[in-house]
Amino acid sequence: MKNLENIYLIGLMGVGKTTIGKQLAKALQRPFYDSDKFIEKSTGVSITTIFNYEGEEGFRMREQEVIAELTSLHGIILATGGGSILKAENREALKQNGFVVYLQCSIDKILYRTRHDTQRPLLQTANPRQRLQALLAERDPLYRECADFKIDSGNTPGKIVVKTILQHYQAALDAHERIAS
Ligand SMILES: Nc1ncnc2c1ncn2[C@@H]1O[C@H](COP(=O)(O)OP(=O)(O)OP(=O)(O)O)[C@@H](O)[C@H]1O
Ligand SMILES: O=C(O)C1=C[C@@H](O)[C@@H](O)[C@H](O)C1
Ligand SMILES: [Mg+2]
Repeated sequence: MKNLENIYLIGLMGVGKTTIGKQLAKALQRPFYDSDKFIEKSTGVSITTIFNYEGEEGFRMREQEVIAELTSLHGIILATGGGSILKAENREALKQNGFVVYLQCSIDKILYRTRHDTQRPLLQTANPRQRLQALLAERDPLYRECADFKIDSGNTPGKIVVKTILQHYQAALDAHERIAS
């Protein structure tokens, strides 16, 4: 049976995975991890630098190792990198080991939230809107494949997003317990 002891946040860049993840961790008094930050800490360089030296493929290999490591932990909240669901191995690890929440947000809102950002290499392009549209078209089915719960995080205040996720998480835990007993 699926293990629900962790909560994993998935979704495109700028949807709020890090922001909401930290708040969930605080509410549940659990450790918070961010796979992007974990990679930066363990390599000592920024994600942008990894993309520059090793390309996206090099970054994806590092990301896969980190997702495997972090999904083996117990009782954590994890904000994943926006593209972590691209690898089937990561999707399986996320689906097996936690309650997966897909944060959804319009492209307009993501563009607004990331307008001053230079640390998201995939958005450093002449047409970030087109890039985000292409990423969403490719990834939306993969996010959906993994998700136990989807929520709009674009037009909803963070506090409400957190509260709603907690309610659905508790309901999933209760259902899980009923099936197990
Ligand atoms: N519910 C919300 N309402 C308003 N602003 C928000 C909300 N959630 C996040 N934000 C803002 O949106 C921006 C992006 O959020 P955040 O960094 O958490 O996204 P992310 O999904 O972790 O992005 P990435 O995948 O690039 O790490 C931040 O400036 C954050 O303050
Ligand atoms: O959407 C993506 O592919 C990415 C999202 C960020 O979280 C980082 O993992 C990196 O910038 C790549
Ligand atoms: Mg983040």
